[in-house]
Amino acid sequence: MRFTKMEGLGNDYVYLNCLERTPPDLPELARRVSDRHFGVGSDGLICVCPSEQADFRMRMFNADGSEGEMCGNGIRCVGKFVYDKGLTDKTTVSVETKAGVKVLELQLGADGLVSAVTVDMGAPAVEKPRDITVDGRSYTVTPVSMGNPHAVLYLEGIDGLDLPKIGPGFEHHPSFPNRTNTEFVEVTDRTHLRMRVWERGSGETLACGTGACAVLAATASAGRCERSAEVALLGGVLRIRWDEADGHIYMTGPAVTVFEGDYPYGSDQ
Ligand SMILES: N[C@@H](CCC[C@H](N)C(=O)O)C(=O)O
Repeated sequence: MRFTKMEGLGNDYVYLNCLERTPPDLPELARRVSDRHFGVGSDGLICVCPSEQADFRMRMFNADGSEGEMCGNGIRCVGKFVYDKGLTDKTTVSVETKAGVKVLELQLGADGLVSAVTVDMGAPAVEKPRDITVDGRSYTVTPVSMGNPHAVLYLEGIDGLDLPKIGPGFEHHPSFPNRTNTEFVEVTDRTHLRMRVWERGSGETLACGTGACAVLAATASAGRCERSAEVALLGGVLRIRWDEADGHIYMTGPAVTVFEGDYPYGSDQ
């Protein structure tokens, strides 16, 4: 099975061309390839599939095999994957996801390959902040849907947080029946935010595109930042803009191919 390893701000996935053939048991494949010791090593698996509603369809699986509705860093890499491999010659590409059809604007580098992508991430749904208790401590979280679930919370000293210890308590909290991605945020100033993320199904990752959009939406809704800001994650910076006219969030960031390879899979399934 031919695969491409790609990353957006260090949020890395194994990408498969499933336009003609899809391997069996994608959740099991996702668990196997994601393993950083016994597999390729990634935050999950992304399949590029045919679509009846859009140019392509993206299916994304977390490292634990669960299927996510949407992946912001992943969909930028899907744009690079389809353009750089000659699967399309368009620089405006539509991609069907479980959170609806998203439109990508591809930016080309001097080598003629995709270097960065802006994605229309659609309209966020920001809920009222609520208090929840995790491991005996009370936190105020703002639930936000970007098609997938997020819980945004503000803390000083996010660098010192032990996310593997506290993250699972948020992910599996009873107030999030579908589990949740959790963003731990510091507001630097009105146009600069910092965050770390504990992702549903993958644990701490270096970046989360839908998470950065959720953070901007929650923080701007609370009047604590502008509608356009830079969000700094462990793996780098995303530019996020919440358009006043259409209510959609636009995310801009890099997309990088790391390497290609072959993974033995199929005959033992
Ligand atoms: N890293 C992604 C989000 C991946 C899916 C998420 N873990 C979920 O289960 O919702 C991003 O860049 O948005």
